[in-house]
Amino acid sequence: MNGFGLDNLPYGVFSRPGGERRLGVRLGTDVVDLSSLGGHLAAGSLNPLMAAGRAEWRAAREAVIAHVTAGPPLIPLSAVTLHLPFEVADYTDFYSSEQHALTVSKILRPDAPGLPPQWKHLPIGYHGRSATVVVSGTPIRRPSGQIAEGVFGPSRRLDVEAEVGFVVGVPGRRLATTDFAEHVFGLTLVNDWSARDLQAWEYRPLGPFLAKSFATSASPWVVPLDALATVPAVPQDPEPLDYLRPSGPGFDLRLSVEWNDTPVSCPPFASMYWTAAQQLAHLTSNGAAVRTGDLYASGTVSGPERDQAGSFLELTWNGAEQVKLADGTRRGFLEDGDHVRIAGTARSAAGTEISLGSVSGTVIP
Ligand SMILES: O=C(O)/C=C/C(=O)CC(=O)CC(=O)O
Ligand SMILES: [Ca+2]
Ligand SMILES: [Mg+2]
Repeated sequence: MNGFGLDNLPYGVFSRPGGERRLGVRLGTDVVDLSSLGGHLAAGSLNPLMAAGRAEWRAAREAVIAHVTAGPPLIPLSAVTLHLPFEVADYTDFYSSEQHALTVSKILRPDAPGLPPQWKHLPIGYHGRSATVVVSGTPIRRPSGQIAEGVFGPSRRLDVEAEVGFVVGVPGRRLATTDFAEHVFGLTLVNDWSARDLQAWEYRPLGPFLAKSFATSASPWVVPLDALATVPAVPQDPEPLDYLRPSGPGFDLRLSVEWNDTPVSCPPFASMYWTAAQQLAHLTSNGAAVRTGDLYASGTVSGPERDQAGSFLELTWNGAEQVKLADGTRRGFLEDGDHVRIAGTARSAAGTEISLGSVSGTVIP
């Protein structure tokens, strides 16, 4: 079942030529149409189910498992178009991989490397642009922008960021870390495309603005949290403030990044410092609201080894150490026509290995 068996069943939204959007789950290389199950499962988007709350999520998953077990018609993936499975409300991006933050500081700020002083006290993040979150497969047009004083033009340092996105179901504010599983419906793979030259020129002191808002790709599959095993989170020192405790669960997810079909890295999500529960608690700690369809991404997932880098900035040390691809060509940053695919696997609640699907995109001029 290539990681898409009964222990997984991620939700997606599909259509057939000329047909309306329908909710489905992925089984192997097929889709199972859920519309005959009625209720929230007959909608053309995940939002109504996500808003309904955890008891409904569990009842829906049981109904889906019974339906899939009964041998429903299977629709080959090749016969459908996959859409973003939910309407993205707000999009937020965190910066919670200690290894990513440390490596990027060495590359971009060699005069003052190291974590910012607040890094271990709060999960740093910024608000992104939901209107340009696109489904996997959408071509990524190279962004233009200011890249230096007096220079406006196409980015020359176009990059990727391999991330995991968490999708909010139930609205709330001032959420505790222990509220996480009541509010977050599931997770999806994210590529936070980043223009490093726009970023370097624009980002101080307010953070990324146009360098990351031109496109953010998401997988067409949302894996419900109920399908996933949890693991202990990374120990934190110093102990965070009360509103960030307990840390909440970690997840044993392993990402892989392919550049023009050449495997270049395997970022380990289990090494993330701040948990998704802490990110949600922090995001709402000032009274800010989250609502159904909010997407918040983990931040670039990078491990300590070069072949665990979640960005090409790290993989190629800002373009200085090019990687050799399978076709013999070398790369520092993305060229027009390049294709990037980020895939993931996870340990399921049943203890098996399941797939998170993939998120891909091709750069166009
Ligand atoms: O450290 C920096 O100057 C820049 C970091 C990033 O661009 C990463 C970012 O967008 C947040 C993340 O994905 O971790
Ligand atoms: Ca990012
Ligand atoms: Mg983005």
